[in-house]
Amino acid sequence: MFNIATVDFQAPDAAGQFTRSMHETGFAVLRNHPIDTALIGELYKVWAGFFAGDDKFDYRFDPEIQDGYFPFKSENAKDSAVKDLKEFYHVYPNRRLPPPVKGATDRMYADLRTLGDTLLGWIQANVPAAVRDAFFEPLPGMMQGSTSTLFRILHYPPIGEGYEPGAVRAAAHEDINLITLLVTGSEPGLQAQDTAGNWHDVPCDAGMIAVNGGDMLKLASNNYIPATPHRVVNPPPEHNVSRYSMPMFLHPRPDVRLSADLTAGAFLDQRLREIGLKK
Ligand SMILES: O=C(O)CCC(=O)C(=O)O
Ligand SMILES: [Fe+2]
Repeated sequence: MFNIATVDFQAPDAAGQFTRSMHETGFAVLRNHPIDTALIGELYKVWAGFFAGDDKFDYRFDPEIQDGYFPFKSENAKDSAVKDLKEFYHVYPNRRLPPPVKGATDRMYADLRTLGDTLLGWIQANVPAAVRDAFFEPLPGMMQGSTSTLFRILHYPPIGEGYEPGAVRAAAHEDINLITLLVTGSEPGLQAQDTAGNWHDVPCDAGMIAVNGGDMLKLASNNYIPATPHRVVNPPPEHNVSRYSMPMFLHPRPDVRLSADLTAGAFLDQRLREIGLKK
């Protein structure tokens, strides 16, 4: 049974339910959470304006720092030959942000960071003792002083004429980081894969936050929390509209030890080369 739990953030046993769903499926969905829904709406509005304009080309990404605007078809999933049908912007603390989006984006970054620390604390407290004892440091501690956490604003345009056969909005992939907090997309399309290879829609009612585990947490937890493959499918022809989504990828400090012989920094470097974002 692949059942992604929708967890009421305020429920007394929310931490336990959340951790169980993360263990069993690699995903959990939060409702009744502390992220301001008005702020979510405002972000979609200001970022839609950014992607629709031409100023975005003044913010082209810096290959070393990886901040800024990544034009349409910059990234491919690991082992995928075709580029994803998306454009996106990478937000890091104290890096470039266009003035019209800056206020709302900075606020959301801070709020998601706080929520992320809470969720890592929930996992820390609810995994079996043997898993917890194998962490090189407590999960929330891994985030302390980290400036590596990445907030990505994604725009998937309507599917145009003559796109490459096989190209999808986001091909199947695993996330690299500890956990990802995904403010629900403006449209459906996100799917998660179970261990038998079947795809399941991730619940995405407006205002919900989907959380999934990445490769770093899988490594640190000795596979207790899986890094479940997920993808974003193309829209049906009768509803070919833009989709926006906003994942926050929680990255620890680069010096954090994930396993006896691998730090977070070394691991990230290796993965960025594989997905074509770093030479
Ligand atoms: O757009 C989405 O809903 C998911 C995006 C995603 O999985 C990613 O950017 O890693
Ligand atoms: Fe992802």
